[in-house]
Amino acid sequence: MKIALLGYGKMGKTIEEIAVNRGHEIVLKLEDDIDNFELDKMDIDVAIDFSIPKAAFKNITTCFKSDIPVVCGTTGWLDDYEKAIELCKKENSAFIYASNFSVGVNLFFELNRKLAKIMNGMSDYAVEIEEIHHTEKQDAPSGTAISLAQQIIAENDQKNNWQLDHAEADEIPIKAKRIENVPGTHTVSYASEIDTIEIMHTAKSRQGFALGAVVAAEWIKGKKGVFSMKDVLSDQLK
Ligand SMILES: NC(=O)C1=CN([C@@H]2O[C@H](COP(=O)(O)OP(=O)(O)OC[C@H]3O[C@@H](n4cnc5c(N)ncnc54)[C@H](O)[C@@H]3O)[C@@H](O)[C@H]2O)C=CC1
Ligand SMILES: O=C(O)C1=N[C@H](C(=O)O)C[C@H](O)C1
Repeated sequence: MKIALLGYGKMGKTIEEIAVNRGHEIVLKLEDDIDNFELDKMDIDVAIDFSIPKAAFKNITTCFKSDIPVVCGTTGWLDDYEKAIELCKKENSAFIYASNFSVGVNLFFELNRKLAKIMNGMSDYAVEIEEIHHTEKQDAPSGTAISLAQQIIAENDQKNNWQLDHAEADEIPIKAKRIENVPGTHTVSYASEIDTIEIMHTAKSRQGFALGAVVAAEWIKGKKGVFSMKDVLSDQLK
């Protein structure tokens, strides 16, 4: 498969290593404005975007216009997500966004949903999310923490929003910490006066995120439509 890497930083480089090991070819490594490239004239099967929040929407929609399927892991651009979906459908292209491509985090999401269902109505327990990432991260809270909050909100009758740091009674507080070299740690806790129930996912490296993105790229090639990691992992997440 011929892959365009939109963003060639920490994730782009890790994806390259895994993709090449799986027999794919990297035909573009983008580090600046996508307008400088004539995608129509290039032979690209799938684009994988791990760039920066400011660039993601333009990168993604430029690919849709050239009928190139996109796997996007960039976080911090979701105010434009619905517009991107509309454009994908209009151009009859293909798209997967995931706040986190690792299989482990997608299993953790399932656990989070189940725990949220159990804890709904347990008014003695206060829910909180904490995320820890490296100091170069541009956005806070992390996309994964936002996904965790949305999954809890879908199950919890008392919560209808999330807030960075200090939250109102109907909101879930998300604490974001930045510590050098941490690839990504997420904790969901329910604390009462008596005890605390906690679930945690700790990434030991970027390998899981990158492998998941390459597997998603292999999966989406030749498809049309808007998909999620749940579709890609449907066999594992039954
Ligand atoms: N969904 C997931 O599983 C994961 C998502 N991420 C997200 O992926 C993104 C990238 O993360 P890292 O690689 O750690 O960041 P990074 O800062 O190491 O790399 C970003 C790269 O984007 C490049 N860039 C700047 N402007 C660009 C443009 N207009 N078009 C294309 N590229 C451009 C920069 O030169 C840089 O090389 C972040 O938003 C991060 O939150 C990171 C890890 C996992
Ligand atoms: O910026 C990162 O590094 C990561 N970003 C993603 C997020 O915002 O959730 C996923 C992962 O935790 C690493």
